[in-house]
Amino acid sequence: MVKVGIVGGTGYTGVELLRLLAQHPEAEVTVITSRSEDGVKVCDMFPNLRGHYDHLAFSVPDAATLGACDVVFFATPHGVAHALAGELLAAGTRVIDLSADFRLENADEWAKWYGQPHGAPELLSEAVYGLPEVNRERIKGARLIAVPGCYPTATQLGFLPLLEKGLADATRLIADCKSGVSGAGRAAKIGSLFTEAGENMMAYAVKGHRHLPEVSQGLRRAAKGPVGLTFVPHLTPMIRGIHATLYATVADTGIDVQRLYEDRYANEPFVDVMPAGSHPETRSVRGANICRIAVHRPEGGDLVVVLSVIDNLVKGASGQALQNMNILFGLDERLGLSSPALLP
Ligand SMILES: NC(=O)C1=CN([C@@H]2O[C@H](COP(=O)(O)OP(=O)(O)OC[C@H]3O[C@@H](n4cnc5c(N)ncnc54)[C@H](OP(=O)(O)O)[C@@H]3O)[C@@H](O)[C@H]2O)C=CC1
Ligand SMILES: CC(=O)N[C@@H](CCC(=O)OP(=O)(O)O)C(=O)O
Repeated sequence: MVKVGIVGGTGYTGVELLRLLAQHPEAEVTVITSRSEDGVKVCDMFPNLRGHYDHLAFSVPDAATLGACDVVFFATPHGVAHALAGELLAAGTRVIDLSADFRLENADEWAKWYGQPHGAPELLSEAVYGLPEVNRERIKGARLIAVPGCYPTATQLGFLPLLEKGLADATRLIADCKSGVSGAGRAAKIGSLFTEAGENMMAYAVKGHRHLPEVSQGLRRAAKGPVGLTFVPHLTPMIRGIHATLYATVADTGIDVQRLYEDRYANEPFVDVMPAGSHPETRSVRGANICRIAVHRPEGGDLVVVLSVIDNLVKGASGQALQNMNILFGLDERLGLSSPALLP
């Protein structure tokens, strides 16, 4: 059994990890942290988990206790993994970070977008960006994995097939993205109140969202050249879900984009290219570790429109983190991740 620790077990991505790991036959959660709920039993806090973690209680994060785990997930705000990852790696524990702490290669760029100095620049060279559809081989031998953000997962998976083959104008890409409210985390914020977010829709961070450098970094690598991306996120009155509508201009209007996407993701267990003419909706992935993609070529133009849909907490965070753990430990990549989506 893989011994698992979770730092930040009371947040939305932490409890989602618990939900997924409850069905994992080869992993056991041995440590779960929360500073505010120290001593409280997990199943008293989260009744959906009753019958699964009856003896597990939250504890204050402590490097010695966490260092006894085989792997530790950080489901914490930015900066927390910076402070603890080095000590855990030295103890031989693998680290899978769901925050953005190790996603950007450049520490100065991270500091600019996250508004604080990078706390562990010495670890950046060994961090592996945990997008299995791109980095599966590197993930296998990694000690430190940076799990992609939710918008970056949907956006990169949607654009990659076109950019890798040099078929789209990489300097004029548009990502029009919508998120459910759980994407903002569980902490109380005015913008997440039912009265503010319900029956409402709002673009935000239009001048520049912190996921822009992360997505651009991945797309540059795919395109092997400069990238120009306009990325506008929106908050929508859903609990879970990311819906990315992606626009790319193609030079060759004769390419079979449906075939291109089907071939690119043919062997990917968690990317589903929909049949031609389909329209995925966010509820079609709710609770499942799937990125569902539909490709369209509107008549007469040179635009390709890609719809890329994920559950922000599953393929957009905790599911993808678990997918990384499976790859890292040489397990079947689908363990704990094979249940179909909820509907409605
Ligand atoms: N929500 C989403 O859809 C996605 C989130 N992410 C990223 O995953 C991470 C977690 O997000 P989410 O679950 O939404 O966050 P939440 O705000 O819901 O939860 C944060 C958790 O971290 C703990 N925590 C907070 N501060 C510290 C600290 N200084 N030291 C140790 N523990 C701390 C909290 O518990 P306590 O304060 O009791 O210790 C809590 O359990 C974030 O970096 C987020 O950006 C990534 C993809 C998607
Ligand atoms: C709706 C909402 O507020 N979403 C979050 C993104 C959540 C996420 O995935 O971001 P990180 O993992 O990079 O923190 C936001 O826009 O800040």
